[in-house]
Amino acid sequence: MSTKVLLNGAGRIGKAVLKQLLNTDNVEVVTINEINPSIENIVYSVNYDSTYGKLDDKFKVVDNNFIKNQKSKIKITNIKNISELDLNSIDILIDSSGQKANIEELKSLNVKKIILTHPQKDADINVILGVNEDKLDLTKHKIISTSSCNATALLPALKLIDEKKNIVCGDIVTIHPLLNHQRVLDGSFVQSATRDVDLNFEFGRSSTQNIIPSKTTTIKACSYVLNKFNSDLISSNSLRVPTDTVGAINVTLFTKDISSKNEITKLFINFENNQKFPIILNNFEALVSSDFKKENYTTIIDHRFLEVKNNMIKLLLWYDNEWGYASKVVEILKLCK
Ligand SMILES: NC(=O)c1ccc[n+]([C@@H]2O[C@H](COP(=O)([O-])OP(=O)(O)OC[C@H]3O[C@@H](n4cnc5c(N)ncnc54)[C@H](O)[C@@H]3O)[C@@H](O)[C@H]2O)c1
Repeated sequence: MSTKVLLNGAGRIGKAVLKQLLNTDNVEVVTINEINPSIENIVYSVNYDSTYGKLDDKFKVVDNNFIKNQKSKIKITNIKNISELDLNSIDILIDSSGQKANIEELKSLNVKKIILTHPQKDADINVILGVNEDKLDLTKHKIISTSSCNATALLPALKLIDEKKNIVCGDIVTIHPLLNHQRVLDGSFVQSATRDVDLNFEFGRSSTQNIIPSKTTTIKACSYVLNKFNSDLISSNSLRVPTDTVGAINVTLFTKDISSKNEITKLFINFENNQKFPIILNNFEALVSSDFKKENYTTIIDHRFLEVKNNMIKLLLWYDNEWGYASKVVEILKLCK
């Protein structure tokens, strides 16, 4: 029997998850709930996408509140409050609305599992593949956060190095594409209590004309998964850049034990050769960010820039913050079936 899914919020992440679920066996997206009141606009934005291109099997609106293509028929609802969703017959609710719901309210919902596509300290578990999926206990965990795109990319690499070399401190800089809460041209400041965006004058500046420095919640998100990796151990900041998708993280680590470049290279190659999910990919080619677009691997180690000096290790990681991250949401959903 197929697992029935309700997708709450069809923005950048919701649509990337939807498109991957449409090609996942034994999973049926039954309902999309979206506060966008125009079903025609929802269908249009699913069919056509500036980043990932157009759908071959396009949807159209049928029976007033459904969208249908050759393979799927999905009900569209337009409910603001998550606790008012019709969850009858739904197994898994994916919340990709970016809204921070009350955890107690979520726990009371009549559905088997709730997947949150943002870090959430109070969730039953925050899961990053390659780090703690073995801790997922379907008998106990109902509210499952799939963490953030940055933490999903970073933590598998940190864990791997820490297990062998014992990280004593470090620093990361995320070089992150545009997000929908930024401004196209200069406008008023941006603040979002629901999306972990602190009062921020810089995000009020034109996202296409600037490299915008900001804080990042990456390390906080890592700490919800493995407590050792917190802001006492690793400092962080972010540079928001005018590209549509694919992020990079510049990582500097100091370890207790001294390494050689060869040793660290082998560590990542060995992980790639033995992994269960598409997590680590080793790149040795002269590639640029758009070459990693629509890539499912989410910790792409760029060996051109791997440096090891004494007890310092320097890495450059790549990841598609939308598609790659969404592929992990789908893998975690499959573990929940
Ligand atoms: N974009 C990324 O790179 C990325 C990566 C990983 C995780 N995330 C997280 O995923 C979440 C969504 O991010 P996004 O970039 O897709 O944002 P987005 O703004 O593109 O999409 C959010 C969608 O949710 C809808 N929405 C808002 N409130 C709603 C409500 N109450 N009920 C139903 N729908 C509602 C909006 O209309 C919009 O279509 C955020 O929590 C974000 O932090 C984003």
